[in-house]
Parts: sequence; C-alpha cells; structure tokens
Amino acid sequence: MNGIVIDIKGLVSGYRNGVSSAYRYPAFNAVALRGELIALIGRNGVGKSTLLRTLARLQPSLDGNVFVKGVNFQQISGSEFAQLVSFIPSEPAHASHTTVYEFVSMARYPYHGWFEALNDNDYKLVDDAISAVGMQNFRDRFIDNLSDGERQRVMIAFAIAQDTPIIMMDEPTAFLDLPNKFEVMRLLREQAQKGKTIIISTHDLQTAFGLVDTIWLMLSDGVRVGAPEDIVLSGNLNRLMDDTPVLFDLKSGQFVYKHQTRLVACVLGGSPNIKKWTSHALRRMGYEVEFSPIADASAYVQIQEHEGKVQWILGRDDRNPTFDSIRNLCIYIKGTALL
Ligand SMILES: Nc1ncnc2c1ncn2[C@@H]1O[C@H](COP(=O)(O)OP(=O)(O)OP(=O)(O)O)[C@@H](O)[C@H]1O
Repeated sequence: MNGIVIDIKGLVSGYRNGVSSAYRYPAFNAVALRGELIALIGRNGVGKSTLLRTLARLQPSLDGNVFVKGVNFQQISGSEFAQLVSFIPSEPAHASHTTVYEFVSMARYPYHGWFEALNDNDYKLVDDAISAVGMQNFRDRFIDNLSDGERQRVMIAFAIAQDTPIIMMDEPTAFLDLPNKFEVMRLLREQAQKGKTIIISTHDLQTAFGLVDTIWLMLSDGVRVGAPEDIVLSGNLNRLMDDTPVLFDLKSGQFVYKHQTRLVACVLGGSPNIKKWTSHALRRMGYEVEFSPIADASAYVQIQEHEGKVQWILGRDDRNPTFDSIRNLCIYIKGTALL
C-alpha cells in the first residue's frame, strides 16, 4: 500500500510484572497512512493509552515490531524519533510561569538540544503554529491560566511546531464542550489534510465517527480496523457495548438503551425532519419505529402539518388525542401506560 508511515506488525503492548505480564493486549497489526486521521476507540482500561505510549516509544513493547517510514522504530535515535513523532499526553500540561509562546517554543528543542538558541526559522514555526490554532492573542498568557479548551489548542500548536509527520494525542477532546470538540477535531483534520498522520484516542464516538478517516476499535480480543462506516456495518461497534444496557441502532445511527420488550410504533406522514425527531422520541421511550402501517403495532402516530403548525395524532383516525408538541405526545403515552 502506498503512503505507509507506520507499519505495526504483531505489536503487543502492556506491562510486565517481573517475568509475567501484569496486563497484555493481543497482538496488533495495522498500517497508518500519510494524511490519515485515526481514532483509537475502546472501553475504559482496554489499553488505548498503553498502545499510544508504546507507539510513541514512551514504554517498551512486550512483543512485535513497529516500522516508522520503513525503519524499525527501536533503531531510530531519540532525537530523530522526536523529529518524527510528537506525542501529546492526556494530562494537561502544567508548566508554571510559562507563557503560551515559551511553551510552544519548547517543541523546537528536538532540532537543537536544550542549550542551543532557537533561530529565526524556529520562531517563525512557533508563531505560525500559535496562529494556526487561533491563539495569537494568548501568546503572552501563562498556560496555567488557560481554560481546558484553550490549553488543548496550545497542545495542538505544540505538535504543529514540533513539525513531525506523525502526531499522537491521548484524548484530545476530553473535558471540552461540543463546539470545542469539533474545533479540536477540525484542527487535527486540517493537519491530516496537510499530509500528517494523526492517531488520537477518544471516548467521543460522535465526533470520531463524524470526522475521522479510520477507526482502530480496541475490543477485548483484539483491534478491528476500518472506516467508521465499516465498523458500524460489521456490527463490531456493538461489541463495545457488550454487557451494557446500551446498543448502537444501525437504522437510526444512534446509541439507544436496550429495552426489554419489543414494541412497535408506526410514524405516518410528516416532513423528514419532523418524522425523524418524532421517531427519536419514540425510540427513547422504548419503541421500534416503522414508517408504514403494521398490523400489530402498539402505537400509531400520524403527523399533520398545516400552515407551519404541526400536530401529532395518536391512533389511526383523527378522533384520537391530538398534541401540539412531542413533549405532550410523550407525556400522554407515558400516562396511558402504553409502554
Ligand atoms: N503502570 C502500570 N502497570 C500495570 N498495569 C497498568 C499500568 N498502567 C495501566 N495499567 C493497566 O493497563 C490497562 C490499560 O490501561 P490504559 O490506561 O492503557 O487503558 P485506557 O484504554 O487508556 O483506559 P481509559 O479509557 O480509562 O483511559 C488497565 O487495565 C490498567 O489498569
């Protein structure tokens, strides 16, 4: 395959406890391509941080090999490796009395060593990186005084300034509000579009499935690799939710509670958006939703729209209860114990 930047062959990550393994994840094979944005997804404790730290050479592997640009990564010197891979851990950076500018400047040390002064090219890269994440007005602020979202942008600026072909970030969207999650993902996508290979770990299924190229799904018995859509269609996403009350509903594309009983509601009529959100409410209440009449359905909801007003009619003829909002429809359904 063209453009392979990382080639992982039988990698086993984990921790040793003397001669035995304290924790050991099954052997893993995958490639990461130039310009590919990859999300590592898995349950708490499955081993995402351990795998990322192993790939970033921050801890030894238990078995297997990793080739970076065709070279076994163990044979790459420390300073060369720092010019290939930037790793941003999940813990926020707390460098007291360090400004954003001073902090991002540290990303240039792999190119010089700690005691050699940075040059004009370094300063330009640092300036450009801070601008790329929209933090130019924060360059003289202490990083200790930034919000989580601002700090995360600075971390991305650090990775940009390090100017490596590979960026790894452990949970870059943790603690961020939804707009900031999307903004961080947009910044990472932008870097991938410039040709960088980016691997992040995340619990954020919505942002990951909406925005990344490839998912590395870490299940307890090994990793599944695919486009987000491959992972959904293969049913493997639901393996993440084994032993939980949650499942991914292929039809609606949403995570839903597993309800014990199988009740069917038919939603009839209505424009696409009204139909979609009416179904959303009914699924939330435990119904499976069909869009055509079914003989043994437990509920029928007809949607009527007239001059911008929407009405929800429960039942098959229009003498039945009528509601002017989804909330009122749901209150009635709950009250009449149709569930
Ligand atoms: N230093 C250590 N020694 C032994 N086992 C460890 C060590 N650090 C972590 N572990 C174990 O390794 C396993 C994987 O941990 P890891 O932090 O990689 O999981 P994770 O998928 O990143 O979890 P989370 O989503 O909760 O951050 C866990 O069972 C954890 O308890």
